[in-house]
Amino acid sequence: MRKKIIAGNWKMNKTPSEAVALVNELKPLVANEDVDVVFCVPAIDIIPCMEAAKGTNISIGAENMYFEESGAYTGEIAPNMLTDAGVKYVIIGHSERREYFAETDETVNKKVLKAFEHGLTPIICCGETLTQREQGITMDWIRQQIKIAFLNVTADQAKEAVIAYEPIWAIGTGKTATSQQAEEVCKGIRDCIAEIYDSDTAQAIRIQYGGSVNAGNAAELFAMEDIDGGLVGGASLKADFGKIVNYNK
Ligand SMILES: O=C(CO)COP(=O)(O)O
Repeated sequence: MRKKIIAGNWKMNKTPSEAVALVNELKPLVANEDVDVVFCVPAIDIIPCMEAAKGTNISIGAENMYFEESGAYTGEIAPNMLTDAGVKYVIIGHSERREYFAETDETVNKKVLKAFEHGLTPIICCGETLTQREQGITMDWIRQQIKIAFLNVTADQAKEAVIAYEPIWAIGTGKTATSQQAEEVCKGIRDCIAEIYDSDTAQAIRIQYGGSVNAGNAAELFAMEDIDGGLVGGASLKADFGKIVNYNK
């Protein structure tokens, strides 16, 4: 049985002092030992949030990292900077990074390989646009994203990875995918992993759904066979995130 993983993606929100205040507000609300709880926060907030989350069930994660060890890459964050700060999870390939910051399937693959090299667990994002869905090429598109992201990743590494299926048309729009739509794609992703590796790996990997997850739809989504939790944007910045984490109570 796969343990659920529910991660907040704070995106570009919360100053360090606001971030500490939010961790302190949420920590009594997100105590659920049945779930891996992750707050992925802006780089500048990682260390103060790590301190504030000490002794709780909350893992503090990153929203991005670069694929080189160090060097002349102004503004970037190296993987060893994250591990030195105690980070375990890092979001890679979010659609907003693909849209605004020239992230590609190829750079996602480089970052995934580098993350594993440093013992980090990547949360690898994929998802289609509304046009691609309307054209009926959703799975073609996502299978391509998955196959490139996992190039040269071993089966043992893949078993530890997390994939986040986030239909772009559902991100920040309030238009959540139906649980049937989300399950269909997450099952398709799991089938793709089985093709790349084997059924054991496909059954072990955890697949989240993201895109307007809220306290009202989390339980139905997370009950689906191939959905192992969520990657939550806007709702993770509010006390309601506790209801999402405690979806099973
Ligand atoms: O992008 C997302 C999480 O990574 C989803 O954001 P929303 O939950 O605000 O739709």
